[in-house]
Formats: sequence, structure tokens, C-alpha cells
Amino acid sequence: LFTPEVERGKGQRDRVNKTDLSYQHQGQQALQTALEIVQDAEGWRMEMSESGDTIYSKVLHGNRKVFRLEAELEASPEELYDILFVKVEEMHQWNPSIRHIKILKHVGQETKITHEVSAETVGNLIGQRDFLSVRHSLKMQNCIYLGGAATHLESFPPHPEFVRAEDGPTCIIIRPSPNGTGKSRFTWLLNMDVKGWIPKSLVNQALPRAQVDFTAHLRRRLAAGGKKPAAAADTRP
Ligand SMILES: CC(C)CCC[C@@H](C)[C@H]1CC[C@H]2[C@@H]3CC=C4C[C@@H](O)CC[C@]4(C)[C@H]3CC[C@]12C
Repeated sequence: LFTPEVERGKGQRDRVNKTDLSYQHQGQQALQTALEIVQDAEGWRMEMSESGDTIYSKVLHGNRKVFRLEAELEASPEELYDILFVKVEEMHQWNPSIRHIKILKHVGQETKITHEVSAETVGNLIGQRDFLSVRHSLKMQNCIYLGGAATHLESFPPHPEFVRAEDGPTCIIIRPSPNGTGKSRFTWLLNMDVKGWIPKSLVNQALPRAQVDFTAHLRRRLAAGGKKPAAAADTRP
């Protein structure tokens, strides 16, 4: 792996205002920080490994436990970029862990501010959370990087209905699998502060579980191609 020079992303050349520049900077910074976590080889412990998918964990300074999923997916990096970044607003259609996801602001092609609401978990051990994040992408010749971190938007304060959690600094690295198979290597750093008063042991079980679920739903989405789930029947009289 190598660290891209995120400071000089194309977006930087767009004519943008101060706030937009600040969001671009936050996005680039999130990606940079997350890549540094992933690329530090020290201290990772294997949590689980099943049919080629592996989740590692590591405890960072300040006692935060982060999780790194490694998997191979049957799609090109471009296709995954399209599903995970361009069409991010469709994510709740194929991922039942997400109740709602909306782009609140576009900053150039590479940066967006998103609002996400997670679904109730089984038994509702961890209640619904909402997230306000800056999402940033960087496309290199082969690799595609997605970065993200919690952010603020004046026009979008925390909602009293939810506990606002913080996702990030987080990243996804998508690389083509070797030998031109058309598949991709997928690395996802989950670095989340779920907030609220929940036992750490519970959170540390829920997070790798969420990664396993996410990967399963993504695989189902890839197998279904562009097909949308059948629309609910119109029950109006
Ligand atoms: C355990 C409970 C509290 C949370 C479970 C839901 C988690 C797994 C959900 C909620 C919001 C989701 C994120 C929403 C948006 C994006 C941006 C996209 O480009 C890559 C996936 C990514 C980063 C999602 C990963 C999964 C995610 C973090």
C-alpha cells in the first residue's frame, strides 16, 4: 500500500468558497488519518475469518477499538465506487442496517456531506443512531479510496430523536484483484463512536457484526446487478 498525496486532489483546483474548501480539507484529512491507521501494521489481532473474509481489530490510543475488514468482491473497483460513493443515497434500498441516507451537500465531484440513520438492531440492543459525515473519494490509476469522518453543518443540528454517533476517521480501499479477474480487494476500516451509555463489550460485538452484515448485503446487491427491489404494492383504494 502507498499513501496518496491527498492534499493535491483535483477538487482543490475547483473554484470553491471557504466553507466548501473546509469540507474538502476535512474529507482529505479523514482519508489521510484513516489510511495511516490501516497502514500501520502493528497491533492488529484477528477477530474472525470466514470463507476468505477476515476482520482484524486494534485498540488505538485513547482506548478506541477499530475494525478492519478484508474481503474479495465480485465487482470491479469502478462498479464498487459507483455503488458505494456515487449512488450512496440508494444504500438503504439494499442494506437493511441503514434506515435512511441523504446527501445534504455536494462539494465538487469528490466530496459530499451525508446524513445517515441506522436501523434498529435485533433486540434493539443498540438503538438507532444518526450520523452527519463528510465523505471524500480519491481515484488513483488503480485504487479507489473512500474516506469519511463526522462533521457539522449549521443547518443540520443533532436531532432530538436520535443519539448522534460519529463515524470515522474511516476509509475504504478498493483495489483490483491480481491477474485481471475483474474482482476487487476490499479493505474497510470501521472506526465508530456509537455514543450513549452502552457497555463496551456489546459495542465491540455489534461493530464486527455490522461489517459482516454490510458485506453480505453488498454481495447480494452485486449479484442482483442494477435490479431494484420490487416496489411495494399500491394499497390506495
Ligand atoms: C452498530 C450500529 C450502531 C451501526 C450499524 C450501521 C453502520 C454499519 C452503517 C451506518 C452508516 C453506514 C455508512 C454510511 C455511508 C457510507 C459511505 C459509503 O461511501 C461507504 C459505506 C459507508 C461508510 C456506510 C458503512 C456502514 C455504516 C457505517
